[in-house]
Amino acid sequence: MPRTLSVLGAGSWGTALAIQAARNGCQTMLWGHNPQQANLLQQTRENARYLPGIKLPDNLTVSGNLQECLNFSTLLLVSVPSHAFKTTLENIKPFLSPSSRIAWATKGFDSHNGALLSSVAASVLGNQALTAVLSGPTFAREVADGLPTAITVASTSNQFATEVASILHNQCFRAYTSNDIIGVQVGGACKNVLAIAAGIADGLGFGANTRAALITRGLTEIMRLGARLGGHPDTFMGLAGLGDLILTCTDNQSRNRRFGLALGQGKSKDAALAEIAQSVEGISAAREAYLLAQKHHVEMPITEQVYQVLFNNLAPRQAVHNLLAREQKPETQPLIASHA
Ligand SMILES: NC(=O)C1=CN([C@@H]2O[C@H](COP(=O)(O)OP(=O)(O)OC[C@H]3O[C@@H](n4cnc5c(N)ncnc54)[C@H](OP(=O)(O)O)[C@@H]3O)[C@@H](O)[C@H]2O)C=CC1
Ligand SMILES: O=C(CO)COP(=O)(O)O
Repeated sequence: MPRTLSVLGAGSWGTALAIQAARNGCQTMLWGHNPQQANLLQQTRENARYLPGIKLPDNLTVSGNLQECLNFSTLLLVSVPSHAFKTTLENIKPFLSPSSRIAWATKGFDSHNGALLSSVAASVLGNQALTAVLSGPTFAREVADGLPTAITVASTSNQFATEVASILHNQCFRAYTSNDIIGVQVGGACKNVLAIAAGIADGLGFGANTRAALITRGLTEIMRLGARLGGHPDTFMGLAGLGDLILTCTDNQSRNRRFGLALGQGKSKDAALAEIAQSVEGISAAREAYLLAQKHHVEMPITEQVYQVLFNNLAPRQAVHNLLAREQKPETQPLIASHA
C-alpha cells in the first residue's frame, strides 16, 4: 500500500516538506488556508509566492479543503506559523480518527501563554494521538532544491519518530530520531531570537567576533532555559540546537536574521517586517522566551535585550551596550541555577 501524508500549511516550509515527501514516493496532499491560493498551486504546479521555480511532483495534490486533507491521510504534518498552531489543531480535531498521528514542523511557543507546542497539542487533542516534532537546520529553499540536509524528529514514541523520519529520509535528506521533544522544541523556538540578535549586530556594523560571541552565549541561554523546562543537554549540541542556531545566525536566507539586520540598519520593526513579508517567528518567541525566563528565574540576557528592542523601543545600539556593560563573570556555570 502506498504511504500517504497530509501537510497542513502551504508556506515555504510546508510546501518544501510536502515536495520532499512526494519525491520520496509518498502520496501527499498539501493544505493551504486560502482556497484560491491552494487552487492556483494545484493548477500551476508551483508555489510561486513561497518557492518560485520549484515544480510540484505529480503525486502531490494541493487542496484548500481541510476535511479532504484529513480524509486523505491519517498521518498529518502541521507546518503553519506558531500563531496559527492552536487554531489549526482545534479545526482538525473534529475530523481526527483513532489512527491519526500528528507531527509538526512549526518553530515557536504558543503566542498567548508561552506554552511549548507539545503542551498546546496535549491540551487541544488530549494525550491520545501520537505526536512528533521536526526541527533542525533546514532552509525550505535548499530542501526544495534537493541540497543535502539533516533534521531531527522527536517523539516519545520511537516507532512514530521513525515513521515520520522514514517519510522524509533519503540520500539527500537525513532524518534522525530523538525522544527529547522538549529540548528539540526549545532549540527551534529560541534560535530565532538569537538570529535576530545576530542580525542586529551585523546591521550595526559589528564583526565576526561579535557574531561568534552571540552564537555561543546564545547557545548557553538556550541550554539554560531548555534544561529548566526538562530538555536534555545533549539535544542543544545537536541539529535542533547548535545546528539551527549556526544556520540562522550566519546565513541571510534566515528571515529572522534579515529582520535583525534591518533593525540594526535603522529600519523600524514594521518596515523590516513588510520588507520580509513572511513569517518572522523570533518576534513572538522573544516575548515568550523572555517571560518564560522571568517565570523560571533563568538568565537570558541576549533574549532580554532583543525583547526590549522589539517591545519597549530600546535602541539596538543601547541593547548591545547593555550586554557589554554586564558584570565580569566565569564563562561556565551550572545549567540550572540554585535559588535556595
Ligand atoms: N521556511 C523555512 O525554511 C522553515 C520554517 N520553519 C517553520 O515553519 C513554520 C511555517 O513557516 P513558513 O512556512 O516558513 O512560513 P511562510 O511565511 O513561508 O508561510 C506561512 C504560511 O502560513 C499561512 N498562514 C498564515 N496564517 C495562517 C493561518 N491562520 N492558518 C493556516 N495557515 C496560515 C500563510 O498563508 P498566506 O500566504 O495566506 O499568508 C503561508 O502559507 C514556522 O514556524 C517556521 O519557523 C521551520 C524550518 C524551516
Ligand atoms: O528555521 C529555519 C531554518 O532552520 C528558517 O529560519 P527563518 O525562519 O529565520 O528563515
